[in-house]
Amino acid sequence: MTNPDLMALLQAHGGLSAGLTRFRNGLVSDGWIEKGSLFATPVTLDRVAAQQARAVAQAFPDATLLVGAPACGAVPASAVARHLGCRVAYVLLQPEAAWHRMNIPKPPERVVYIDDLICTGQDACLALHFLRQEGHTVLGVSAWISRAALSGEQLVTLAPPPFRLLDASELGPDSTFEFQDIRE
Ligand SMILES: O=C(O)c1cc(=O)[nH]c(=O)n1[C@@H]1O[C@H](COP(=O)(O)O)[C@@H](O)[C@H]1O
Repeated sequence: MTNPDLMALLQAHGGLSAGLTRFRNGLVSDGWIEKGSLFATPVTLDRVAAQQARAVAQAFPDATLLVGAPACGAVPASAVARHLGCRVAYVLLQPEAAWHRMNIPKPPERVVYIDDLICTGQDACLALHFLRQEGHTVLGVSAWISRAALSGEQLVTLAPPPFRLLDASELGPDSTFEFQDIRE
């Protein structure tokens, strides 16, 4: 079966909403992605996982462990690991970074951190810091799309962000938000 790429799937499943958007974290954008449009149907999500698995295999052929953070990173991490036949572990980020007890990997593993959508990059940075503190080698990060650059890290994405963040100077006094309180 052919694997339609991420953007085509988001488009086909109504996951791309153009329009002035205020995120829950205060950032403003000219649109937003509803990833739930893909998460809701595991068969569809798996097509993205196949694409992400190919990207991980190409960029990080020596990876021994994939890591994702609940809630939204753990699902793709597991799906990608299934395609690659490798192991997976989950890092909890709240109230502080820690392994989920299901798998506490013994260092040193060569780890790729897996995510869906990275916005500010705060969670990814927390997770990478934890992984290094735990004695693992972080090879890099694989995400569907990232709005943040994650400086100093090898970040591999499936597509560039379809919407851009706007700064205050780009908003007029009468700007009206089409979407409010959004968490991608
Ligand atoms: O995992 C989450 O809690 C989560 C829920 C949600 O509704 N939206 C969402 O983006 N996330 C996660 O939050 C992280 C992105 O937030 P930043 O830390 O701002 O980059 C990613 O790990 C997402 O998977």
